[in-house]
Amino acid sequence: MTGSAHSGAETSGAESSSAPPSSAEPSSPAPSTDKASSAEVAREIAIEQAHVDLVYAELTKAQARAGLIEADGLARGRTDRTGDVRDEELTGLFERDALVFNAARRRSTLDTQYEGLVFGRLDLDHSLSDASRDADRETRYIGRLGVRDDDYEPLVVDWRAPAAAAFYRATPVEPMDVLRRRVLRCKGADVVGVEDDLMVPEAPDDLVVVGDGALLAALTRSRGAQMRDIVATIQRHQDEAIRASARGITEITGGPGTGKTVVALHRAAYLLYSDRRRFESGGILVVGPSAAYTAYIERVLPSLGEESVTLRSLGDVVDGVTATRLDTPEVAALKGSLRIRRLLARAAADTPPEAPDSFRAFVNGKAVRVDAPVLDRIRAQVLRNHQRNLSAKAVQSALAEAAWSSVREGDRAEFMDRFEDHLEVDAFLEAWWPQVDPREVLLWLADPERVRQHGAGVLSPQESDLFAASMQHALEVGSWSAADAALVDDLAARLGPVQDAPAEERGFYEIEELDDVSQFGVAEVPSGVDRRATATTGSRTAPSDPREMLLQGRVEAPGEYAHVLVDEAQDLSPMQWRMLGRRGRYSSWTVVGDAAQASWPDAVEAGRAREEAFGTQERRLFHMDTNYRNAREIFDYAARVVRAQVPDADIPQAVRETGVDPVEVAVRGGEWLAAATAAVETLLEEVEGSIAVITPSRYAVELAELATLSDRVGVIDPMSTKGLEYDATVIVDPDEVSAESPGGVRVLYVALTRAAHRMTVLRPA
Ligand SMILES: Nc1ncnc2c1ncn2[C@@H]1O[C@H](COP(=O)(O)OP(=O)(O)OP(=O)(O)O)[C@@H](O)[C@H]1O
Repeated sequence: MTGSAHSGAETSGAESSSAPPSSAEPSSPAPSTDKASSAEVAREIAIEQAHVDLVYAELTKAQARAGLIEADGLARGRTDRTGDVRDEELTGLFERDALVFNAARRRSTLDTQYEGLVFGRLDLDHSLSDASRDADRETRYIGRLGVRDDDYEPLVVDWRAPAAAAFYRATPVEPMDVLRRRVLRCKGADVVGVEDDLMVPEAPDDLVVVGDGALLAALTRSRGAQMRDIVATIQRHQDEAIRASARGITEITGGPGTGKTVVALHRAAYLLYSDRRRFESGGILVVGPSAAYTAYIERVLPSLGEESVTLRSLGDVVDGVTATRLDTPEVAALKGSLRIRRLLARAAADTPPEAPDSFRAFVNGKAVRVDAPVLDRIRAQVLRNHQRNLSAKAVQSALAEAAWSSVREGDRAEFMDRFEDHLEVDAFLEAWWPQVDPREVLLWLADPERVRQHGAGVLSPQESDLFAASMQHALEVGSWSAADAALVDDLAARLGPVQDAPAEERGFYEIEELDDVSQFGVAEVPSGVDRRATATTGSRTAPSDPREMLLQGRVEAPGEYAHVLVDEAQDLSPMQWRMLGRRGRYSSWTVVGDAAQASWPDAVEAGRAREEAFGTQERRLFHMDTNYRNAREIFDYAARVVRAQVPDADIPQAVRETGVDPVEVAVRGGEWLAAATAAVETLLEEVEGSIAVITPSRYAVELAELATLSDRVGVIDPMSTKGLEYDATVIVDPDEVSAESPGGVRVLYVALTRAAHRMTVLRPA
């Protein structure tokens, strides 16, 4: 039978897998055929196996050739990032060899880690689009990589090639010459099943049609710890977003579970394929909300044969800052809003704690004195024209001028010469105007006095104290919060890059003596400790002092990318938009989000910062309206909750039914642990994959032990579930989930839309 009829407990509601799921697409007539017998299925599998064997045989030959090529030293084209060969760099190879060479090198990774190198087949009849022609049949296989045989005939077409487009775009209404679309299910090199969709009302006699539809099969299976690619079942409307122009801003919007993330990731793979030179050398940056999210999606691009994408969570975008925690919503809101820039600007222009407030010395026999007001003036003047870390020379001359003004006796030139070489001047500048690491400046703001002073007119006294307390907390625990990364980035842009101290010139005799002391069994030890150098480059062993932990690594100037892909964009604070904007000044963007799931309270301010990051580039919008994740029963429940408070929420249509409604449990007497344990135990019986207990912070400690029930169970806070999904969830005290977050019901909506198959909701009785 065709994919339009499904058997089993789970059924497809709104659409058949043979029809494109978008409601924008016309619904298709359901072609009817007889169900294939098991003998026919076995025969079809054997046919496909024969082709897959051919592909693997070609790859084995190619692998041998690749070995020879490498032995010949022809692998000059290896890129250091992926170890792969760039096609265009392999001038000594025929294109076929280059393609196959790549394929051979990637094959082992793809085979061992992912499903099916070859996953699709199209049976085409080119006379369909041209009635004047006789039947003109072609069989085309689609896979993760392109492979050709010795005669340069394609054995497999890369899923991103134009010749593969019909695999994703053909519908019974617009068949694009496709008679039958077949998805091959493989385990390594073995074909274990096939699923067909017929694009014409009647299958020609020689085409057997098998299976219940690949899409439903994919949606019904249980969820593991990581997202899978959807390369075999991309739907037409998704394909349009994936293959959209690489230029400008591509926005992908849609409600929960509509495939926005997975589509965006396939788009990244497509961009690399369509313009490898531009996107591999320029780089693609993929940014998501949390480290849990990046861990969840990190396999998708490698499974598509692409390794050269930079994947970062928002707290991890700035080199030298690795955020491991979230601030309270109140503090995060403060740190994310643009007014914090005034505080940072003032802090960046300040002197370090314990810097001297006046300069005194004897220069050229004269007592020189520069007092605080003059020093302040110098500071302001220099910073008007220079970034602080690049202004050592300017500040030194300004100080020399001020010193001369305080003396005005004798020869000016001689005074200036002496001043420049004066050891006390060096020592003073080292203390008063050192190179400053942006992270250190942020840590200066652990001092409540300093924050109140710089925050005057910008932050209320309470807000100032809250900010200072959060920096004190960082100093106590030795870790940054996600919101801190954008602040460090802002400060780095103000201060300029930290300059390395010039290497000390060594005298001739020293070089003779010191070079290669190791031959005498002596390890060379630096004679003086450069405080900044140790702070920024980090020590070899992991530091245990919290301050050193915060200052590990080095804050580099932001890398610029050819393409920036932002997921869960509705949650970015204005400061985070600015942080990404610095990395995407010359890039095109793919931006993915759903306003109804927003946890950032000020959408207007974030919108402005986002517009600034994008500039005036052309825009295109793709809207996804089919929910592939949640069973309809679960999504209906979630939709009711969000609609009550967000009437304009973008509500998609769920395509799958389980016949099982979410279970509501009234918890008496605060027995949350007992109730959650019972719920998890039931769900462990009901689903095969992952289960999340999503709890507000109030019960987090009490419920943590649930994770010991099974390695399939995790306990997680609502915010951290952004972008993730599970087979089943237990939602603890939904009203408290809304109450504890400034995102309110929107964050609850996120929590309620994480489960694919089962959901239990615990409420106080
Ligand atoms: N064409 C498809 N074939 C198979 N599975 C699909 C397809 N499209 C989406 N899915 C699955 O649907 C689920 C939801 O996708 P995804 O996480 O990308 O949605 P999302 O719109 O980003 O969700 P949210 O906004 O809730 O985070 C995933 O398991 C994904 O693999």
